[in-house]
Parts: sequence; C-alpha cells; structure tokens
Amino acid sequence: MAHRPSRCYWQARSFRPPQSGPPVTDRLRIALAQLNPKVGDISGNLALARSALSDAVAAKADILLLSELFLTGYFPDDLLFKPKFVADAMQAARDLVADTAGTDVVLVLPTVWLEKTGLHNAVLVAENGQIIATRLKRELPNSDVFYEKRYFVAGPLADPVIIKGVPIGIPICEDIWHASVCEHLAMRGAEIMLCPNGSPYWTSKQHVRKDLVRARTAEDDVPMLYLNQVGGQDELVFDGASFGMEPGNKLVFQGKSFETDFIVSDWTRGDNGWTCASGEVTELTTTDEAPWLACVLGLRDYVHKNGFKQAVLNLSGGIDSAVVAAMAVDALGADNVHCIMQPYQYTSEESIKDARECAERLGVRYDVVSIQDPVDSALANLAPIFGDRPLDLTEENIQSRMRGLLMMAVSNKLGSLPLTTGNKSEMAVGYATIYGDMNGGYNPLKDMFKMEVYRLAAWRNSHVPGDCLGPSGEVIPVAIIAKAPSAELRPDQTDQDSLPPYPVLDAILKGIVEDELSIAEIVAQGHDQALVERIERLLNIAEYKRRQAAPGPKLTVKAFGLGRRYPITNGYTDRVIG
Ligand SMILES: Nc1ncnc2c1ncn2[C@@H]1O[C@H](COP(=O)(O)OP(=O)(O)OC[C@H]2O[C@@H]([n+]3cccc(C(=O)O)c3)[C@H](O)[C@@H]2O)[C@@H](O)[C@H]1O
Ligand SMILES: Nc1ncnc2c1ncn2[C@@H]1O[C@H](COP(=O)(O)OP(=O)(O)OP(=O)(O)O)[C@@H](O)[C@H]1O
Ligand SMILES: NC(=O)CC[C@H](N)C(=O)O
Repeated sequence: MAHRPSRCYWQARSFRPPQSGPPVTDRLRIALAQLNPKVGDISGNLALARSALSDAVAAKADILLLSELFLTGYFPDDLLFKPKFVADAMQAARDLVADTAGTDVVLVLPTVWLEKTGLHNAVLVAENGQIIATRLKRELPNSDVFYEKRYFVAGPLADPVIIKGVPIGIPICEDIWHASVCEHLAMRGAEIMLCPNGSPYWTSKQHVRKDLVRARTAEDDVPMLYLNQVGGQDELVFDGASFGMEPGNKLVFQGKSFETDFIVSDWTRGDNGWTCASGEVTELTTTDEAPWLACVLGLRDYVHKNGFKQAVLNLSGGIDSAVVAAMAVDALGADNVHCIMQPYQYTSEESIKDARECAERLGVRYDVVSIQDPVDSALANLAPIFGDRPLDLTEENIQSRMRGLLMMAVSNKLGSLPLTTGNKSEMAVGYATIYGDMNGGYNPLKDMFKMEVYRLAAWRNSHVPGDCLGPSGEVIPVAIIAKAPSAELRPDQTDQDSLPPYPVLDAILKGIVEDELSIAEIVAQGHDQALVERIERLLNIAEYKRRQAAPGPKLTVKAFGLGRRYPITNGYTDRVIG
C-alpha cells in the first residue's frame, strides 16, 4: 500500500532547503505553456519556447514549465537514433537556457539529454542563464503507442530541485502513473510537484489523468501542476487540458482542451503547505465533443504540419464521407475543402442530391466528375483478359479505384491533401478497396466505429464545438443519417448484404480489438458463435490492408496502427474448445 504522510509528516520532512541557498519565498507565480510543438522542428519549437519565456517575463512569473521533450516535440521516434538530431536538440536547449539570463524566470525545460549513462528523457532547470539542475525520467512507458525503452535509459529516483528556495519535485509524465517517484520526492521534501507531459488523448483520458493526480496528491500531501502539450502528430492527438490540483481533490485551475493555453497560477505557502489562489476552471470536453475535436485537431495539424492548406475528398452522399467533409471544414475552413462526387451507373439520384446538399450546407467547392466512361473503357480493355468470367468484386473495385485515381489526380494538380473515409468497423473487416476508397493521406474516422459515426453526425448537427470553423445548424442532411448504408457498387447493394448490422458488428469488434476478449467470452455475451468466428477471420485477413492504410487519430484505448501490431502472415485462430 502506498505511503500516506500526514500533515505532521509534511512539516517534519527530512529535507529542508539549505540555509546558504537562495532566500526562501512564500509566494510563487507559476506559468504553464500549453503549446503545440511540431515533432522534429527544433528551431520552430525553440521559437515557441522563446515566445513563452517572454510571456512568462511579462506575467512576472517565477517559474515557466514547458511540456515533455518540448524542443523535439513528443514523440520524435527514430530521429533519436541520429546523433546530429540529438546534438541539435541539446544545442537548442542550451540556447534557451542562455535566454533566461537577466530574467527572474526559472525555466523548467523538458528535453532529450545525453549523459554519461546514455540518452535520457530529461528536464533541465535553468536560472539566470545557467543549468542549475538536471532530472531524468525514471518510468519509461513501453506499452500501446509508447516505446520509450527503445531510446532512453531510465533515470534514478531523484531529489527535488530548489527553485527560489522552494523544494520542487519534477516527475515526468509516466513517473506519476506509478506511486514511487512522487513518494520519493515527497519524502525528500518536495512541497510542489511540476509534471510535464506528452499525454495523448483517448476515451476518458482526461478523467484518468485526474484520478492519477488525485491519488498522488492524496498519498503525498503535495499539490501538483500537470502540463500537457496540444496538437496532432500522425496517429496521436494531444489534448492539452492541463490542470492544477491540491490534496483533497481540489481542482485549482483547468486549462483548455484541444487548444493552446498559457496558464498563470499564484501559489502561497501556509501552515498546511502550498495553496493556489484558484484560477480559471474551463469545462472539460464532453463524451461527444472530445472525439470530434480530436479528429478535427488531428486532421488540421496533419494537413498544416505537412505543408498543405487544403484537403480534397470523395463525397458519396453516404454518412462516412459527409462526416469527414464536416470535420475537414471544421478543421480547415470551407474555402479549403474540395468535395468531388463521382457517379457511376449504380449511383442513385438520392446520393447525388444528398452529396450536393451536404456540400452546399458546408459551403465547400463541389464538383461532379463521372466515372462512367473511364470505368467502361477499362472494362472494355480488360475484356480479352477477363473472357467469360462472371461479374464479381473485380468490376466493383474498378469503380472504387477509378474514384481513388481521379481524386489523386486532383490532389496532384491542385495541391490539396486527399482524405480517406473508412471507419473503424470497415477497416477492421477489410470492407474497403485497397488502392480504391482507401486512397488518401489521412483518415479522420480510422478509430471510430460506424455507430459512433452516426452518433457524432447527429451531435454535430446541433453543436459547433471549440475552435471549429464550420457553420452551425444541420450541416449533415438528416437524409444521409437516416438511410441504409450502401457502397452503391452494384444494383440495390447495402452494407448488410456482406456484414451483420453495425450495432452487432461494432460490439463484436470492440470485444476482440479493444477488450482483447476470446471468441468464447464474446459468445458468452450473447453473440452467435459462427458470426464471431467469421468476424475474427475477416479481422485477421484484413491486416495487410490496414498495414497499407492512411494514418488517423487514435480515439480509443486500442486503435489500429502503432498500438496494435499484428502479424500480416498469421496462422493463429482462436477457436472455442469443446
Ligand atoms: N495478404 C495479402 N497481402 C497483400 N495483398 C493481398 C493479400 N491478400 C489479398 N491481397 C490483395 O488484395 C486484393 C483484395 O483486396 P481488394 O482489392 O481491396 O478487394 P476485396 O477486399 O476483395 O473487395 C473490396 C471490399 O470492400 C467493400 N467496400 C465497401 C464499401 C465501399 C467500398 C468502395 O470501394 O467504395 C468497398 C466491397 O464491397 C468489398 O467487400 C486481392 O485481389 C489481392 O490482390
Ligand atoms: N459516388 C461516389 N462519389 C464520390 N465518392 C464516392 C462515391 N461512392 C463512394 N465514394 C467514396 O468511397 C467511400 C466509401 O464508400 P462507403 O459507402 O463505404 O462510404 P459512404 O458512402 O461515405 O458511407 P455509407 O457506407 O454509409 O454509404 C466514400 O466515403 C466516398 O469517399
Ligand atoms: N509520455 C508519457 O510518459 C505518456 C505516458 C502516460 N501513460 C500517458 O498516456 O499519459
């Protein structure tokens, strides 16, 4: 059981600031810079940090905290294997440290740092142009989307750093997910904890973090300031939502979610430790708003950070492409989104009408490009090879591939980033055409089950969340939400010709993918055994498609991509024994 010091214990801690050290203060103004760094852009991130330092000076802050691995961005992956990259990041850190000269701000700078022991995920504490302390992350996360042990050496349990005479504990992100680091810091006299993070979003994460900090502050009787970064980075979205908490579950400030923020808080030492003059407590995002904002921020940053301004997508009159179009408008603005309807002989009048209506409501550029001639021409040219073989998926996939090809042509010519639209249910079972509708650079729905897509479409029709740029009102025509999903690749086709109803499919997939259940356990939930076995088979044999699929934002505890590494060539099948 974790050690729980009492207030008396707090007052009798073994560690006290040295008498010869800086004068002890009873007041601290602490600034947290909740920023959006770009991975690898060391000079751009340095400029952001310098601007934050100026803001901290202007705010008369005593301490400025930046987020984890700030100058490289979180997470730089195998860039860390390049000695020059590490050297450049360390030089930028030294340059930033030098900038603190002549200011009253102590900078707490998380950065990659090479020590005799190896490469570390570290924090430098800089005062008046000098590094006054270095602290090394002890708990290196190595599960799901994290693999820090591939790069870093773990640091030792360390003492607090004396900042303006106050012993401050600096646990780094994963360090607070285990009791021992904070417990040691408290034992050694820490009076305040400053925790820099690179903590990506997924369902309930904001509440999970609060629970953790509530536990640490209760165990150690020390307040904590939790700083997270913001922004999209390939498959991850960082949601910010930084906060401060005193022991006793007292939330003293709450920063913005999915937006940058600069939070200044005033702390005073009293008989019972440090307390904060409570600051602004912004509302946490709701269950519906959070995944929408994660998709919007992920999409916006993917487009902008990769040098694009505009996006293009194929708009079918179905729900998936309508939702992606709305997200793209929220992310980039209507002027920067281009939708293309590409009808073939199986495309219904209703789809053409619904696609146009959706585009008009969103205010985007909309073009209709028929694929009738190029598909028919391809089929005529292939006829000598196909002979008298019956029509099958081959002909359907040519339609899809023609649409993908033409969208890529528009992307090449106009310089817009192509978006793809396959939801998590489809991507799970391979219900998408490789090099066809799977074409595209980024897929906002990759980690969103189909029923969730419906739910969020209805929700977006009555909300314009956060800093979204799209119009208010019913941007997705209800006809699109109400109709049966269809790929329209042959007459009268619906998704349910090939798949079970989506509520059933999603429940089975959640069991297999997110909850790691066995087939027997899912059958015990009331699902048909033959169906569960079929879905598991489809899931496994579609791994090759997912491995070639566009990235998309992680929204759930288990997303396809970084955090779910399955073999493509895979002989394992779970079968109910008995
Ligand atoms: N292990 C492996 N490694 C690498 N490649 C592998 C492979 N196994 C098959 N393949 C290749 O993949 C091909 C099969 O995949 P693919 O060509 O995608 O074709 P396939 O998966 O057979 O068909 C596409 C599916 O997507 C559905 N769908 C739903 C909604 C919309 C759309 C749309 O397109 O708009 C499509 C459509 O109804 C159909 O069920 C094989 O012919 C083979 O070339
Ligand atoms: N006629 C079309 N014009 C333009 N794009 C199309 C057309 N048909 C399909 N697509 C593209 O292929 C994607 C896959 O089709 P799919 O049927 O899975 O999705 P959807 O039409 O958006 O939604 P739903 O599955 O609910 O019908 C679409 O999202 C769209 O990007
Ligand atoms: N950067 C980290 O150490 C992140 C790990 C931590 N488990 C989180 O998701 O917040």
